[in-house]
Amino acid sequence: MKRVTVIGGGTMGNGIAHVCAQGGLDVTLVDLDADALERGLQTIRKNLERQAKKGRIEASEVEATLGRIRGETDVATGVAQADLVVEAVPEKAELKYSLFRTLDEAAPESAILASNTSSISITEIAARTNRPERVIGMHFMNPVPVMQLVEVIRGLATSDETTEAVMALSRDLGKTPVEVNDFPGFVSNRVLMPMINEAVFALMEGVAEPEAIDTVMKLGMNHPMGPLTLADLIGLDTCLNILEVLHRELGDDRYRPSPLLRKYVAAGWLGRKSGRGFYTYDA
Ligand SMILES: CC(=O)CC(=O)SCCNC(=O)CCNC(=O)[C@H](O)C(C)(C)COP(=O)(O)OP(=O)(O)OC[C@H]1O[C@@H](n2cnc3c(N)ncnc32)[C@H](O)[C@@H]1OP(=O)(O)O
Ligand SMILES: NC(=O)C1=CN([C@@H]2O[C@H](COP(=O)(O)OP(=O)(O)OC[C@H]3O[C@@H](n4cnc5c(N)ncnc54)[C@H](OP(=O)(O)O)[C@@H]3O)[C@@H](O)[C@H]2O)C=CC1
Repeated sequence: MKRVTVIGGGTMGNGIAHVCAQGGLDVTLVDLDADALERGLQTIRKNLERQAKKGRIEASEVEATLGRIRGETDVATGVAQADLVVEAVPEKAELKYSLFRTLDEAAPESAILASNTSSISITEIAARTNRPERVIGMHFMNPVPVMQLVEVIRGLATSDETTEAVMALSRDLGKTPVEVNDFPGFVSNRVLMPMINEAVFALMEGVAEPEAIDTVMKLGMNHPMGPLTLADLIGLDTCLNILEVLHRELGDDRYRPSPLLRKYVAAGWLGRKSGRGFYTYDA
């Protein structure tokens, strides 16, 4: 695999492009919005410079890595030469279904189409294409350059060859892939999101202030960051979308999203990416 196209230059897409380019692949980063694309490319530069400043990579690697990434605002053009496409657009099922129809038409027949979805069924996404055996979940964790895990999700029709290719690539990128079956929220968000949601309920019910909730989980459970800080890192819109998938698909009230989470999203308080969530952030 040599050429990877990442669709979506947001929180996850720029991180996926970053690690793929660092792994020596030729990367095309696609975002329909030229400003969003530029922000994504700038974030990659900032994160590479931080890695160089900390001595994690050679200074010369910054420009060399950036040189392997080109930006594109047209999806069909961006995927025309791809061996692998990794989709990282917002967590909305209809958006992903329609995008995968386009990818199926525009990408080479042999290309693997992967989704970075947090919770949406890979089987359902694959069913929108004529190549369900080459559709798979390749779920990176945030922040992508730092986190070890890639959750690899097999849809019902995903072939062994596709799974093996994505597991091998994840290892080549220095990650540890774990294979799981297709089920709402897979393993990661089936377990993580109820904890985050419960923290938001605790805040809503006045059990404690955000800082206290986070400190309890950090110092009491040794989590690297508290659940509300983590929700701000993930994006509150993304958290809400994932909880809605869990609630709808598993049909159990324990996954109902907190009304306070809904209110924050409605207000545009999306966490770090919008400058305000449970906490406030510099631009
Ligand atoms: C929603 C989904 O579908 C799935 C998900 O992704 S859920 C979210 C999963 N992620 C988590 O749970 C993250 C939990 N938090 C953490 O692990 C840590 O708090 C953290 C790694 C994010 C930050 O760690 P920290 O010690 O608090 O901060 P900091 O010292 O600034 O960063 C640690 C290292 O990461 C690096 N880093 C942080 N963000 C980075 C980024 N975006 N790019 C590159 N490097 C980054 C820092 O440079 C630092 O590097 P060194 O160890 O080489 O010095
Ligand atoms: N945030 C996280 O911690 C994690 C998220 N994920 C998953 O990754 C995916 C992306 O999430 P995240 O990066 O947080 O989302 P963001 O909202 O940060 O980024 C999404 C990007 O996709 C762009 N976009 C929207 N529609 C299209 C399109 N049709 N074609 C190309 N680009 C498009 C958006 O542009 P614009 O802003 O202009 O609409 C935006 O730049 C989701 O499925 C999410 O569940 C997985 C792991 C962790």
